[in-house]
Amino acid sequence: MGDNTIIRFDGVSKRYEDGTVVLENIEFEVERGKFYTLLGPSGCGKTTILRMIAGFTEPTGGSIYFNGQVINKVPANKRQVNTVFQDYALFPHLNVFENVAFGLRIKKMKKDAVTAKVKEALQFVNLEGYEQRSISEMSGGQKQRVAIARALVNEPEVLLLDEPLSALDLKLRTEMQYELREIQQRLGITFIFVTHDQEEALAMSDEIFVMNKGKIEQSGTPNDIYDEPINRFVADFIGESNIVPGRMIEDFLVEFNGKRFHCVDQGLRDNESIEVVIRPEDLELTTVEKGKLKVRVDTQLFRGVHYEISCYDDSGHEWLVHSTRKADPGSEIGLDFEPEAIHVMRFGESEEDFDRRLEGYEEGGVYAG
Ligand SMILES: Nc1ncnc2c1ncn2[C@@H]1O[C@H](COP(=O)(O)OP(=O)(O)OP(=O)(O)O)[C@@H](O)[C@H]1O
Repeated sequence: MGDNTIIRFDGVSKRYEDGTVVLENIEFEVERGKFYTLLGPSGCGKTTILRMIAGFTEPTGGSIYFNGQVINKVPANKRQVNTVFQDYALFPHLNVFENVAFGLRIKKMKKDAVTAKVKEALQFVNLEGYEQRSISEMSGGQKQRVAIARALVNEPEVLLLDEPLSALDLKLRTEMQYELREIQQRLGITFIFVTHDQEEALAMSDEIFVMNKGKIEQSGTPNDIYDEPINRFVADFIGESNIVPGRMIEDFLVEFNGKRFHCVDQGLRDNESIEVVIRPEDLELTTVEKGKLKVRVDTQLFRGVHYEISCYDDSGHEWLVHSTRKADPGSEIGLDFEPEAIHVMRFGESEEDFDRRLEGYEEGGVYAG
């Protein structure tokens, strides 16, 4: 475990009394001062992980370490952790000041110190002057900030945020994404953020854990996960993807759509069945003659920054293209792509093997043309 590690999950699992297994053998490390996101569909176990870190629920197997100590049985109020909940869980009958002061009063902190700390926390989230306002007079974004101030006033080492932006409209949500990221960087403490929104996760995080059905499918930086998804689930969950079945002929040569293409992948078995991912923005529109794939344009939607073009190949497989150029529905066109745009995914590959394989690419050089 590195010096900078603050939290470690070692083979953690959670089984409820009714037999439901919610988490299975979860392993990860969280470093001090970084922004982490747990990303996955509803019910995959994200909140359960947060609740375990906060001390609201205990694992049924494995150990949770905090600063090197096992904390499985440490009560919530003895942990250096605070949570910002989805519905903020503010006290509606108390004003802003008293909401933020609540934790300090419980700790029996002196009055002057409480006033100073609350003031500082409210300044931090740009709410100075709102002390006497009632919670019911605050907007969604302001309530959000009160909830953050209330958590920060306790000076936690780790702040847990459970879908804190989901109640906000799109514009405010985007603003708060910037603000949260900025608060985290100014404070330099660890944030663990839960969301099922992939764009939010990509925009805010240093590290993302992509979860599915009680397991972590892949962990890495937003770039790693977007550019090199480990499997179909991750490729599909993180943005739109074209995923087709294929075969690895040999190192640097892959077959799909009945044709062979140069790629940068190596270290797989010759003739191994695989799946290929190509991101819509990595496909270029060209003429049928110049294209590596021949497709017929079906629909075209204007998305502001690009057109989203849906095409079909001869076998009826859909290809999505993001392009700043237009394509006429009904026309036959070609699609071109670079060898680097092809990402080869093995079936059932573990994260360890996957990481090792990709490291090999960097060391072993790439297909040279
Ligand atoms: N007390 C309980 N007894 C049995 N099953 C439970 C209990 N609490 C939660 N679960 C189940 O655990 C699974 C994971 O729940 P969890 O809240 O961690 O998921 P999540 O990924 O946070 O989902 P969401 O995004 O919807 O909040 C769900 O299938 C849920 O039904």
